[in-house]
Amino acid sequence: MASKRIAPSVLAADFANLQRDVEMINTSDADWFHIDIMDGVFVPNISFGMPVLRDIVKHAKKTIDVHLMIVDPDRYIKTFAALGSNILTVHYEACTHLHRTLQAIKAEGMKAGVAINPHTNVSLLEDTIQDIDLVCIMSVNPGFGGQSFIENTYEKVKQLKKIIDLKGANTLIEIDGGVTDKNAKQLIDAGADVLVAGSFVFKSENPIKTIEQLKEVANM
Ligand SMILES: O=C(CO)[C@@H](O)[C@H](O)COP(=O)(O)O
Ligand SMILES: [Co+2]
Repeated sequence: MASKRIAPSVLAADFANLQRDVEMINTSDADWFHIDIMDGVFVPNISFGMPVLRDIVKHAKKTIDVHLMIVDPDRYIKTFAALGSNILTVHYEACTHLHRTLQAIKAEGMKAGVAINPHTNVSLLEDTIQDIDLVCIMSVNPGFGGQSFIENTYEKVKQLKKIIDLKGANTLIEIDGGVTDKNAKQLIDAGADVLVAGSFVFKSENPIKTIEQLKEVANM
């Protein structure tokens, strides 16, 4: 079985010490950088944009996993490719022509991800799953770090895993929001491949150790 991945969310980093926190992720057992881009329209919060991502990419030595929480994401696909994104995830709820958007992301040489809000049923991805490299199941309502994990997520992961297997798709399942050492194992057992963790990592006393611990639990 492929090793399970940990993706610390930079949203919870200290932006006045961003290079330090990027280097922390570089030296840790983490696999990806999870980058949350919020526009204040699709979600009720604004995070950071292109200049910050550009400077993160300058120092990051791991996969750049960009989570776009913006309306009409097609406008920025080329921009995020040029900035060095490896995976570009758009929200199902923000795309009128999801299939076309996925094709446009891949045409720019990136992996294509689709995030779904807690209210969005996984069955809505049945017809596109073969074109999706990663499904990001939101286990909180998007917009903020530090929220509590929604318990119904385990069931959604199991349902999505069934769809992926049934269709013979090669899609990773990522979980985003409220991930801790308390729910990590159960998420992996349900079928998750990638765990995003923001507050749990950055608010801990020793983020490197916390990442190591999460990675260990996920691969037990
Ligand atoms: O996309 C989002 C929030 O909208 C996430 O990536 C959060 O940044 C995860 O933070 P924690 O819930 O782990 O603190
Ligand atoms: Co995210």
